[in-house]
Amino acid sequence: MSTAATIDKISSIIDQNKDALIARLAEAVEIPSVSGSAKYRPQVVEMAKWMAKSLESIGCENIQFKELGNQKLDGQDVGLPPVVFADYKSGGAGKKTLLIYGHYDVQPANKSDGWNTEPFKLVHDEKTGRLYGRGSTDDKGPIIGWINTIEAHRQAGIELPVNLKFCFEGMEESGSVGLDGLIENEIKNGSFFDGVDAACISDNYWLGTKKPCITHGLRGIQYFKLSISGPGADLHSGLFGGVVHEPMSDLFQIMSRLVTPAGEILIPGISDLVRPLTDEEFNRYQIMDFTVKDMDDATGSSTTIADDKEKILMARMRYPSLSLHGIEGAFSEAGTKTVIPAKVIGKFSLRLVPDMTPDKVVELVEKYVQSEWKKIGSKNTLKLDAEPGGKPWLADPNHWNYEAAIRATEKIYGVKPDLTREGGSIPVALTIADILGKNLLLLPLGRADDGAHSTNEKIDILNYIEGTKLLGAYLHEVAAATS
Ligand SMILES: NCC(=O)N[C@@H](Cc1c[nH]cn1)C(=O)O
Ligand SMILES: [Zn+2]
Ligand SMILES: [Zn+2]
Repeated sequence: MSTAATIDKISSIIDQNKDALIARLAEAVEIPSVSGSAKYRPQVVEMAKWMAKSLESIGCENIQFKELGNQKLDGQDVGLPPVVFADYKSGGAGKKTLLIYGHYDVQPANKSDGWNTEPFKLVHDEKTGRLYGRGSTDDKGPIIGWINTIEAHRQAGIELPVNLKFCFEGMEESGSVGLDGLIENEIKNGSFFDGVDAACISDNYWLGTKKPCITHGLRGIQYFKLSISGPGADLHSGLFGGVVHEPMSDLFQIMSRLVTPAGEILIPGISDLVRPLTDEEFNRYQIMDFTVKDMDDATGSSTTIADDKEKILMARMRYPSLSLHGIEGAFSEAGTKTVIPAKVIGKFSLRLVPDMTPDKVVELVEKYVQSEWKKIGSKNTLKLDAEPGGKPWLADPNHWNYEAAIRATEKIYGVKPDLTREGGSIPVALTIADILGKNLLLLPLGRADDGAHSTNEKIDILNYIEGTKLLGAYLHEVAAATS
């Protein structure tokens, strides 16, 4: 059978399976595998077991739970969720082997954050054809896409044209703790990753809502927790306001000196680390199929700092950013409690681009925060903690891996995909590319307006189903491009 006919056959089975594939995603969304909170750790482990069972049901072998030890979280000593390894061995000699990475953990979600539906229940909106639920697009939908496509191959009696090695982690949303060490150890001891020819990750989004893309770069991340404490307990502001240095006022001072409302990072030395822009790179932003409206649709507002396409794209893809995320310990409920919080922890992170490294960024941020703290002259105590960082990643798209993904996208969606860089971070990307030394490709399923990490996260049924077909088509195009 020709590659095109095979892809058509698999695609029609995926269409027939649609309801069952939605039910499979619903099962996964119901497990609240939130990695960032100790209270949900048992559910993250339950999700690892769900993944293992699903991989077994489609014929995967050598399924292993790789334990990573413990971590301190929310003041408790908790076990890290296992990394799930599995092989899908396809018969026949000379086939390429692809490493597929994804994550089965999710960001936190509470209905009270502003969700219209229960976040851990997949809700099918018949009118819009959307599936709402935490993890639907980040990253449960995409990783289940791999399971769906293998199942369709087995039902069609068509052998997979490549071998697959799966690596699914449960800590991606919390800094991928332990994963780099595990991969390095595996490589040193020569086992699971032997024979990998290239890698693919499906864990990012189209630039807009209509046109698919293929991604060859990611920003890195360095997350900080800045704690300021003073009074022995929360105080009455009527009795102690104006009397003591207030941790929250101190924190606001420091946080407001990190970044301007126009997004300019105020930490000296950061911009010197950014690789200069070339004419050739600028041209890539000019030809990207993208409008300011696409960004407005994705944010649900007209709040972009820049008003032209290239500046918006570069802000997302090739420049660093600093975001303020929240304050632990601050009064945040309804009402007018007149408290002076005794201890507050400000959370902020920087997205890193070539040639920034987490170590250098930590050094610059520490130096700057300490010097600003001295200027404030508070008697409170400041402590700055840096979380494990993730480096940026940039790949050469002139490779059969990209050629195959472009062809597969053309087959399924009928358009040539844009070649993009993503503003988000997947800490393991650089490890796969550098330590494994293999070409890595990002093949997104979801759209820009999916609301990953946000309230009302969704995946369109079209993206889930066509995306499942795309993953299958990609495997066949890899075989065609390398034979
Ligand atoms: N889909 C990838 C993703 O969302 N990655 C996270 C990674 C992260 C979260 N906290 C620390 N790293 C991201 O925010 O980019
Ligand atoms: Zn993700
Ligand atoms: Zn995420």
